[in-house]
Amino acid sequence: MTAPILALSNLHKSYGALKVTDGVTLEIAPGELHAIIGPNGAGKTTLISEITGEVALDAGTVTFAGEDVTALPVHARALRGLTRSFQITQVLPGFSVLENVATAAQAHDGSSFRFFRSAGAERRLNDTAMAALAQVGLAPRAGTLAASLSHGEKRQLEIAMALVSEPKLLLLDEPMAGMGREETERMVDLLMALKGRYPMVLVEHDMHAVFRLADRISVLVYGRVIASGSPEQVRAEPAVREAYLGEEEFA
Ligand SMILES: Nc1ncnc2c1ncn2[C@@H]1O[C@H](COP(=O)(O)OP(=O)(O)OP(=O)(O)O)[C@@H](O)[C@H]1O
Repeated sequence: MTAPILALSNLHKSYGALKVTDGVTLEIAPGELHAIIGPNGAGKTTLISEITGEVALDAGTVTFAGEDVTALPVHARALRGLTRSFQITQVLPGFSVLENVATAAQAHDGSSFRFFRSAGAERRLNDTAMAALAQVGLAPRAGTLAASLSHGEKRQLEIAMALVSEPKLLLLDEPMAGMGREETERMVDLLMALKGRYPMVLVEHDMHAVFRLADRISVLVYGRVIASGSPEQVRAEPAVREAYLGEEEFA
């Protein structure tokens, strides 16, 4: 078997008496789109934050691209290509779509504090930004102010900003949240197009989207993985049906 891009081993985290992560062990294969689903409060967002380093673990190890990153801070993990998108919105509303992505590319380049940049360097940043915008279908909106984008387009922009950081793994926390049917469809198409090129961990409540996109699904309930496998395996798992009792996707 190929080495996993991400391996979580026996993660534990409690807030007082509340165990939000209770012995989570999970491997993400290179190129895989792995969805994490579970009822509200199951600990999905906390798990993503443990992977990025925003939440410190009580116990367990996070291994990324073969390296134990458990003790590394957020920025050191980000520099290695562990990239989170969504819920941390860094879009600057008063800047154009292109400027937002170019700024993200520049920050990744580490040249944010350089006063004088050559025209060549500027062009390279813009080219990188335009390529990312093309990947997410926002190239025609490059000159538009970010503030005037629709909700769905802002989410697309955030993906473009994540892409210029040269991710080795994309962590997506509820990218479809607050979207209508049409916007959700567009996001599914976008993630489908990125699938295989970037391994992804996707936390999402929209089950139609999850079941269309995921190679594998893990189900988190009270901080524990109660099932993990292909969409078909997970759908057939009695414990999952029980956790989602009454919800149409598992009826
Ligand atoms: N910093 C914190 N201090 C105390 N409790 C916390 C903290 N962060 C999260 N929790 C609790 O941990 C549990 C898991 O929260 P988390 O946001 O990870 O769940 P989730 O599965 O992402 O939920 P949702 O699907 O509603 O977004 C919740 O009960 C939440 O109230």
